[in-house]
Amino acid sequence: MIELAGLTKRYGEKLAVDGLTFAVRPGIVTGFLGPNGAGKSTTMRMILGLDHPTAGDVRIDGKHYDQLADPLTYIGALLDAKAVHGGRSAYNHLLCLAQSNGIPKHRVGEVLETVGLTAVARKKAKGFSYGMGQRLGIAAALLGDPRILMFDEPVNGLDPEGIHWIRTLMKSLAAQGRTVFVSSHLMSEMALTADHLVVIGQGRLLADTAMAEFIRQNSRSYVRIRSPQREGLLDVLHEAGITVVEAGGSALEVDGGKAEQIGELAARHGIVLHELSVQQASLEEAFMRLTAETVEYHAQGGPGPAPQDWGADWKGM
Ligand SMILES: Nc1ncnc2c1ncn2[C@@H]1O[C@H](COP(=O)(O)OP(=O)(O)OP(=O)(O)O)[C@@H](O)[C@H]1O
Repeated sequence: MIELAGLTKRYGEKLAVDGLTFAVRPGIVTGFLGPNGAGKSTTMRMILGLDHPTAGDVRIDGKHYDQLADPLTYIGALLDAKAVHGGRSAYNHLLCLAQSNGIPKHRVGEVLETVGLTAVARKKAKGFSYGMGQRLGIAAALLGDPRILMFDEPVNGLDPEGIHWIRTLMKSLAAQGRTVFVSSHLMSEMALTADHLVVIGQGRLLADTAMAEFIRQNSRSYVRIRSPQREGLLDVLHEAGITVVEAGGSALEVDGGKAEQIGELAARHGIVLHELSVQQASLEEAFMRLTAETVEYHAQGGPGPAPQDWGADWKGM
């Protein structure tokens, strides 16, 4: 378990992490989400004792990182896959790590096997592709057989096969009862991987919730309708007590899954429909709305959808 209590980091004027309090629990994959610059890497660096908090506290199984006797056997991390001595072979890189951390030599062969690098184990790491570098970084994280694993943006720059492999690996590590904490700025990727979500923006906690709950609250479904007899249709729907919202162009929207009811009403009143489709708002959209106010660097064209209809659950968290 990783526990953060009021964790804060200031770089000069910049408050990179602002009073974060949450726990990362074993047996599940916890996704750590936030837009670029939200403070995810800084938080992870503080968990590993690589940066000192300005205020607050972070503990790994009740201890500070520097109090752990053999840290790699408690927590393994992939922070920067490029942090490898390129002149060394994958095998020698892992062997050096094992020897300097009191980890038995046989673990080197085991983790190379796990990440699928056995065939290239004697090749120099500088000739590795980006994906192979990521796998080597993950092998290093697994070396001490730790109960806690932390990955910073592990799927960045990977091809679909690599992404699928990492997703499966994280789930299996969690299924073994380990604590798995993984950062990303992609909601769509996390929706497929994580059981629990911690969302931050500008260093502050925005949400700490089960993925199923996030999906339940945010995967709004609605019916999109277009008709050349728009006014007639509006009257019919109004009479039936169905609330309609004007969408862009000539389209109308109705919340919930009322497509059959609307189709039958239109038929009964002889109203022609050009479209009657059930739509699902994406989780990516929900994530962007949640974090829109806190995004630091906007692309041209504005910050995207303004935060709206967020329930009280999201505010003041
Ligand atoms: N060493 C540093 N000195 C000054 N400012 C820093 C330093 N490290 C991070 N920051 C600032 O702190 C904020 C949080 O950065 P951080 O890298 O933790 O965000 P992130 O969520 O990991 O972003 P990304 O998804 O882009 O990696 C940013 O505004 C960043 O510019």
